[in-house]
Amino acid sequence: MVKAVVLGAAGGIGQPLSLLCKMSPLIDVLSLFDVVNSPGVAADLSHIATKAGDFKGEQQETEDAKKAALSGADIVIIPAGVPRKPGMTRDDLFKINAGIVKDLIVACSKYCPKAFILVISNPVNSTVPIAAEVLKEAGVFDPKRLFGVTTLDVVRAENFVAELLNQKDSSKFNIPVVGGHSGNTIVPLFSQTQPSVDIPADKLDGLVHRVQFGGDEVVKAKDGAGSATLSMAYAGFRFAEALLKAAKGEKGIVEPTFVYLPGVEGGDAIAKATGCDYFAVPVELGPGGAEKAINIVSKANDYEKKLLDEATKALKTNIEAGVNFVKGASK
Ligand SMILES: NC(=O)C1=CN([C@@H]2O[C@H](COP(=O)(O)OP(=O)(O)OC[C@H]3O[C@@H](n4cnc5c(N)ncnc54)[C@H](O)[C@@H]3O)[C@@H](O)[C@H]2O)C=CC1
Ligand SMILES: O=C([O-])CC(=O)C(=O)O
Repeated sequence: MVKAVVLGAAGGIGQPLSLLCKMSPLIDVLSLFDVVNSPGVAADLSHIATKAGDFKGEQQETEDAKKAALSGADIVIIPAGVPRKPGMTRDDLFKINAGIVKDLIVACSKYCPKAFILVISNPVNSTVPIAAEVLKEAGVFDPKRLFGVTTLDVVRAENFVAELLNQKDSSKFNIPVVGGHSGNTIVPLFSQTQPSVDIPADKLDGLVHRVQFGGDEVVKAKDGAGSATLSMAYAGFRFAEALLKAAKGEKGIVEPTFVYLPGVEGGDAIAKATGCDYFAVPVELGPGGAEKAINIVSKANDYEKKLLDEATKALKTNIEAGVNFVKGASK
């Protein structure tokens, strides 16, 4: 019996993500929580007859509602919080989203301390360290079970490469994207693409920039109505599904994700090489969650090493902001 919870279920990402969860044969019970309109979303989805039944939308911001939503959860996916508007960076969201994520993780630490937690809320580079610090303070932190969802960067990289090479099917490309999830902290390692690809030298800078700033394309096109929601729901579900399959025992599943490196096998060497405790790297998933971090960073070519240098500088500041948000508050 697998129980999945979506926190922020009535939002732009939350609704299509909840629909994908409702359609998944890997999920038996789906629980939706938001501070607005989640009973409506739940009622709507309940008319679809699929396996993920027995679910309810909890709305009030009360302890009882959070307890009902989260108790017994195996996987919690969190797209709660505000999205960007044109002219904003993801870091501009910290002021509001840091507190939202902190409160929701406090509830997870009480009601489902062993669940896999997937953080989508931005800025991921800081909200994941916030989540880790909250779980540490509660004495229930398992680094193998906490993930920052960076799959949209992978999805974009795969799709943009397919587009550039005039290939219709992006699913045949496997492109690791490492680092963080904002601007120049996002580092696509095209040299590690499987199967290998030849990217024309005069197109490389533009391609890297497009992956790093792909979110801006959507923010601009939506013109004040938010950021990526549908592609994010797809990406979030792709990662959740991979994790649930691995949890059931399927072998060989590897996905890039933003994790606390010192707590994952193989992560120490990457933390040492990058100077960052949190980093997105390809991770082998298994029944316990993040079983092994794969050190693909050490294989970066000279061009990618420069990108990594820039990424780690910015990432360290973002990580520190997240850690201090929780540690500062508890002093
Ligand atoms: N990791 C990634 O790759 C991506 C992350 N995002 C981020 O995801 C977040 C959500 O984006 P959207 O769905 O477009 O925003 P949205 O505003 O459409 O939806 C957010 C939902 O969160 C709810 N919410 C706010 N406070 C809450 C709380 N305390 N508890 C439960 N629910 C709460 C709101 O009521 C709303 O329904 C943003 O921070 C955005 O930047 C967006 C795209 C990609
Ligand atoms: O750009 C944003 O603010 C939303 C996001 O994280 C993305 O689309 O990658």
